Amino acid sequence: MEEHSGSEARCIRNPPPQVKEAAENPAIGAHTDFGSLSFLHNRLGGLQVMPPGHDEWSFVRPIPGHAICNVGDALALFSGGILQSNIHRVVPPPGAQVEYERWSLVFFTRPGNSGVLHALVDSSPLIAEAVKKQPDRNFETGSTAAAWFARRIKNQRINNRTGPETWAASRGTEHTPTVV
Ligand SMILES: O=C(O)CCC(=O)C(=O)O
Ligand SMILES: [Fe+2]
Repeated sequence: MEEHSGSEARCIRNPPPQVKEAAENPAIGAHTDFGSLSFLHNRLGGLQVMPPGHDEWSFVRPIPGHAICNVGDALALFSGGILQSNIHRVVPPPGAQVEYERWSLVFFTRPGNSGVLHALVDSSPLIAEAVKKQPDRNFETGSTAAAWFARRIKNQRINNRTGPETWAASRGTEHTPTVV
């Protein structure tokens, strides 16, 4: 714990949709998280994931007393793509839950600001092997965590998101072979 990082805790409140048609609209558009691991604490449903290789959304059911853990893009990079960051979004809660306000408490862990994001090939033969097998992907971002997060946050702005499938506009790790 020697330096600052972009780690943050966030408390998110989504009021129930005002009109019925809004029930399909995402409250948080499709994206991958930027950091290492995210820990989500939800009481109501509404979180959906699209796992790699799938083209449909699935609800993630909150389990009382448990957190939902997302792998973020920095961890995907560190691991040479062995761990994948998942695309997810938040829609109004399903069924009768739609009547209620949805609260979510999230803790995002992120690497220290000055660290340069790259695959940890010198720390793990498994990661070195994985990187070798993906010559078309760039795991050497040349970017510090601080610069990387600044760019990702800028790209996440609502103006860049014209629909639920425009998650690519936020430049997550999976929409293109290069991650930089
Ligand atoms: O509210 C949730 O369940 C997820 C929120 C989320 O994905 C985020 O803030 O990055
Ligand atoms: Fe997220």
